[in-house]
Amino acid sequence: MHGAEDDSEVTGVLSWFPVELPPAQRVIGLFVGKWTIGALRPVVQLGIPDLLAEGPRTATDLAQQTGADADALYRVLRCAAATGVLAETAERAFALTAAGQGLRTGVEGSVRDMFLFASDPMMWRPYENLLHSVRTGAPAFDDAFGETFFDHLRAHPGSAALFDRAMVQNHYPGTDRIFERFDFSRFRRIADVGGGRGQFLAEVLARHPGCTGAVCDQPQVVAEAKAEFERRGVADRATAVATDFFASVPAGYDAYFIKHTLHNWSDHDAGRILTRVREAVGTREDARLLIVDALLTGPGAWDLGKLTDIEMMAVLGGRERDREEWNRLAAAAGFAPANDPAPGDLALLEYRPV
Ligand SMILES: C[S@@+](CC[C@H](N)C(=O)[O-])C[C@H]1O[C@@H](n2cnc3c(N)ncnc32)[C@H](O)[C@@H]1O
Repeated sequence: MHGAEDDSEVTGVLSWFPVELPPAQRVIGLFVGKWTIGALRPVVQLGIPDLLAEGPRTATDLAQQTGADADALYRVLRCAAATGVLAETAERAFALTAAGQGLRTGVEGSVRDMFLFASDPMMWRPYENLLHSVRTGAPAFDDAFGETFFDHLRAHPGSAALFDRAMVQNHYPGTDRIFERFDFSRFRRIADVGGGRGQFLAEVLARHPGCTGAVCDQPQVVAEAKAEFERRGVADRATAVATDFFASVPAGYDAYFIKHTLHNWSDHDAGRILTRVREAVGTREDARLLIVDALLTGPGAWDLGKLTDIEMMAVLGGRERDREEWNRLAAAAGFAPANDPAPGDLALLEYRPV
């Protein structure tokens, strides 16, 4: 391992580029994103992390079981070990690391479906010509596929199911902190607008036995919510409402939670969704809008949101936002800020109706 002494905890690719390299050469470090995602995808597609769940195995053995070419498989496994999700324990034998557990099927905390979604060819295409977005401001996805992302999903059920499964695992760093810090028990009835299969509503209800709620999403998405509610043991307190949130959001809830959804849309479209939420709130002064999304930092500060913002631009024509942008959007729909979270991470922004 190379690098400064305080890098001693850093392993795999992260430790690879010596800090003493001339700055211009360290730019090459940015290329590893393609190499590592590219190599990990077949490893995950072949289910190697699941096959290693019981302990280390040789590349030859794994190739026999998966019907892969032994040499080519060894080389992607060796690359996976270089990323830190596998460890080469003996010559041509591999074990899962703690990080690699995240690529197993059906284990708590797995992000396997998120990985398969993020590395899917559908999600690479917009990046083949991001310049289109930069020149026009329009999503490169629409240019590549001739339709919007959500129209594409509606026409391709396999891709839609992949997306919905990935969203069930949509636990970016910061999500748990939000659930731990925010007191959802202030509310009896919670609506999760654009809540996918109800994964986060289920989480809130499981943590707060006094709450009931509804997940409001497209019909084909909420059709899967019942199973998620049953899996989490909250089916008696949760309902699924099929809706187009540009047309209407159900009335009668104390809190309207909307997570990782407004960033999918331009200010114009996000404003339409918030206006529907404001209509649903009506004259209830104590009802609250709870937005969970990135809260961008100012110029020069490190922020993962500044990277995910590009995904929003390329795929959906959406954007990540700073406090001023969120407040402006909320104000236009009739909401005023009711809390002041720190920027630089996922945040829960609370707004009250005005
Ligand atoms: C990025 S996902 C976020 C899902 C979930 N809130 C989470 O945090 O994982 C955005 C959600 O918006 C939903 N959505 C998109 N268009 C919609 C529409 N017109 N009406 C209702 N929901 C919609 C999608 O089906 C999807 O579940």
